[in-house]
Amino acid sequence: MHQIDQRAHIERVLSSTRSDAVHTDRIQQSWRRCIEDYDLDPTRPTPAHILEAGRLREHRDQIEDFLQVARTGMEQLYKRVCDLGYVLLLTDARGITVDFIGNDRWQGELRRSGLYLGADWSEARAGTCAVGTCIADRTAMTCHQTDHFDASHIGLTCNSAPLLDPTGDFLGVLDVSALTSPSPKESQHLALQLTMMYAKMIEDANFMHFFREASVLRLGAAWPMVDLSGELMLAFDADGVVVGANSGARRMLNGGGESGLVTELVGSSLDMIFREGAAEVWRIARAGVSNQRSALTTYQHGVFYADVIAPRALSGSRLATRDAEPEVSAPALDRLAGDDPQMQRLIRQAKRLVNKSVDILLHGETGTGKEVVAKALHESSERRDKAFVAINCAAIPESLIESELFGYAPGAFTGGRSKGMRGLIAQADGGTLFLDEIGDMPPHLQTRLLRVLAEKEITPLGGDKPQSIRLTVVAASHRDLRKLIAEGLFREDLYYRLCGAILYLPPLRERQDIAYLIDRLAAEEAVEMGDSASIEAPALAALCSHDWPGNVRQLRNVLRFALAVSDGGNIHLDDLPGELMRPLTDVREAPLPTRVATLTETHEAERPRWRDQEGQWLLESLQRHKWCITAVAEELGLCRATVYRRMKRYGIVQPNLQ
Ligand SMILES: Nc1ncnc2c1ncn2[C@@H]1O[C@H](COP(=O)(O)OP(=O)(O)OP(=O)(O)O)[C@@H](O)[C@H]1O
Repeated sequence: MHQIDQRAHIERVLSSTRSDAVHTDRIQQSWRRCIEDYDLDPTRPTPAHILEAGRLREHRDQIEDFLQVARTGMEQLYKRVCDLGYVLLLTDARGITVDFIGNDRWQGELRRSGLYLGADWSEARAGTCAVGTCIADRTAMTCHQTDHFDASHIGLTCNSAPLLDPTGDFLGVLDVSALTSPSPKESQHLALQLTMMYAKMIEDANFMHFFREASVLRLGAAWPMVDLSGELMLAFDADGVVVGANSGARRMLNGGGESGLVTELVGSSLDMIFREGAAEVWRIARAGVSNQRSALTTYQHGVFYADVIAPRALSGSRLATRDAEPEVSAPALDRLAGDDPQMQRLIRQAKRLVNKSVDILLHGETGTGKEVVAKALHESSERRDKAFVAINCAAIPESLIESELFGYAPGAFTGGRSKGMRGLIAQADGGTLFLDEIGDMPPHLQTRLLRVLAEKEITPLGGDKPQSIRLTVVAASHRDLRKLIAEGLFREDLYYRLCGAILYLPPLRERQDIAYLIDRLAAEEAVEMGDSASIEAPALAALCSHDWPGNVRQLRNVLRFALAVSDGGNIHLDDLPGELMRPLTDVREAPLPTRVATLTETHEAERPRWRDQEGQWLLESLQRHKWCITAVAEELGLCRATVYRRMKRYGIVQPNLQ
């Protein structure tokens, strides 16, 4: 945007807000709020404010379930608007962008403009804008170019619609924005209508999810529309009392009812709302959704076509949203983590996905356990008896990957296996195909894979007969696929095909259940060695406080090494590789492990708290046992040689030997 335009804009904002005129226009009212309430200065354009990852996660965590429901709607909307240059933002009630879909080709520019994950679009921070002003007015709007308060935003065009939660509280904003657009504001009319339409769809999906255990009455003025999505929706309980109403129903039916009795819909009986009474609603519910048209007459707003959706958590029937079903029992997934909140959330999400025909993308640094999660998903699913086929796209030479994946027909190559070969994709038929390091798949194979996923058919190299297959794909990458898309190295359409759901694996340094993992991995490694494992407190503290750049894989390797050099599986600080054996004082400062599970059970209760002096404790034990090393070793669960080594380390010398 030219500086001259910015200057003219600032002048316009200043003169409009200086005048005493009472503004009825929403934009000008907002400009005034920016100056009078938020102390914003139009002469100082401010760059976009993007929250750092930790704070963004706090915002996302608060509406975790809603984010999943909304994502589905956003992906559908994005398909409709991406070719027109729009990007999508979902903000929470405070204006923080908690989800975002956009074309990574313009990533730099989008980030600078604030059309980005984590951007703060509250009016107080960003001035008049579609999100902030929609939050202030609770009404859908277009904020087009110079409608913005801040001169740095006057190139943007943004359409927003409010999102309410199932109880009618304000939840956030759906926003459809573009970096550039034609000058007339009317050019945004359709984009605004789409934004409002999808906001309603997302709200309604969230409503259905929230009231999945209640019956839901859907009402509409036109019969086919009722079946697609009720304009008005009422959730009601077994007594025929309304327990929830979507925004359409609240708008239309509140204050209605018999003699205007319904002042508050929620809590009212269906008898008070419909002339036919609750009995007719129950009859419609029993009839099920059929072609037979049913209607209900409200006391004040006429007749509506109606159908009733049975409680889905009980009936397990249709229209379940992605995470609307009760959790399955999945020990393989439960075993993945202790009480780490990020991992627990991942496990919850994974359990909801196991038997859905949804392809899953796993993101996480190397060694965080992506393959382990993929296997656990497979083992927890109904496909567990079929094959789990893992392919590391980075490990197969490019010249072989195509035949490995797709196989080849008999006689396709001279020599070699002239009988042909069944490819890995075909081997995964009915089971799970795990595509590790998907970001490394060569572009021409991405195109072939996309075709296989779309057509559910595979044709081996040199073959002419396609073979139909049932595939569930779990793909994984430690690389930023969106960045690869921006660089033209990964197909965007394949990305959207694969990410039916995205699960993020936290790096080990962020996990709060490291003691659980140490316990589990040490036990597994010890079994491999035909031994049992126990870990001394200083060693455990050193393990817990390490940074683990190589994540769980590195932790496993360290434990394997320590067990191999340990004295009968009892891991001492000295048994750890050099980089973990920091000076004792450092280790002492390390936070206490939440659980010291692998310590020798018989002595665990008697062990000192970690912050106490281990040397002091050893000294007390020696004094108590009158310097009988065998008795001390027995009490501490150590061998005699270790007691002597410890005495040496802490400079403890028997008095009569001093
Ligand atoms: N939750 C876990 N429980 C037990 N072991 C785990 C867990 N996560 C990872 N591991 C172990 O860590 C090692 C690495 O795991 P995995 O191969 O699944 O990681 P990855 O993220 O797929 O790595 P890469 O990106 O290098 O392919 C394996 O030895 C695995 O057994």
